Amino acid sequence: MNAPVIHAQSVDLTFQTADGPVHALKDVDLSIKAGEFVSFIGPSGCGKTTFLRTIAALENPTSGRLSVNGMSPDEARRARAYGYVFQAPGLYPWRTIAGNISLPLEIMGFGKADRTERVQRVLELVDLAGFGGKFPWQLSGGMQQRASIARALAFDADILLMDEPFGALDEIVRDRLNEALLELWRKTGKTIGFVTHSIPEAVYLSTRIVVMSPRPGRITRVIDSPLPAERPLDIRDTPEFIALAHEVREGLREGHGDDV
Ligand SMILES: Nc1ncnc2c1ncn2[C@@H]1O[C@H](COP(=O)(O)OP(=O)(O)OP(=O)(O)O)[C@@H](O)[C@H]1O
Repeated sequence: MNAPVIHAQSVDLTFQTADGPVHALKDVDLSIKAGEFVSFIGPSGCGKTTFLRTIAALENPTSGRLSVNGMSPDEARRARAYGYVFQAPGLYPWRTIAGNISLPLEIMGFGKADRTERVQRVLELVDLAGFGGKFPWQLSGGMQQRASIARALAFDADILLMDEPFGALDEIVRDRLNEALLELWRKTGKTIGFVTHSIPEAVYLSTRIVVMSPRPGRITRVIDSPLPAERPLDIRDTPEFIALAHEVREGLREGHGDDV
């Protein structure tokens, strides 16, 4: 009970490039427990995406240890331990929304009846019931991103890794999706790792906020949120929220003032 779902110990990653080595992650230590909502925030190039990709076995650490559900990231990938949501929805235009959500399930060998039931369930979870037969271009950007979240949820992994999923959306849509994601997290109890550039988004969503700084990319602060799980949008006007946002901003300044 309460064993970490994601456990990083002294994770280092250096990319070898034509211009010389890029030290993307340095001494990253972090434990994430089941059911936590952990956001990664920091200026461009601090290694947020690289760390998420390392958890997802899309990059390999140069040194250090990393486990996901007690397995190596590669074993966890094969065990389908997580769903991954990219910044762009990445839906195939020639497939319907239901067809897009179903695609990974087809590749994984789920039967037709099971696929139909799962697609329906996740469409409801992201509030897109009734849109399964539409094509991506018939949906707004926010709805497309919800469809891509549904696709990541369809095989029911306990972990959801999200790389700036709402970065390209306008603020009103982003607010609505933030509310919807929080609701989904409360309903499903999933463990979520979430990359963002936005202080209010990180503060609104997270149970813990990991502040990172660049050159080399490292964790400079880990902040526990005192906010309750139930968070209406207007919680952002409360003194607790404002104080937490201030603490995150201080953490960002401390790490790398001028870039934030
Ligand atoms: N495949 C790669 N090869 C070489 N360098 C890379 C590669 N991927 C990332 N980097 C470098 O590693 C560093 C960390 O990049 P990363 O994308 O993780 O940062 P980030 O914090 O997610 O930035 P952003 O907020 O702009 O997405 C950057 O200096 C980046 O240029």
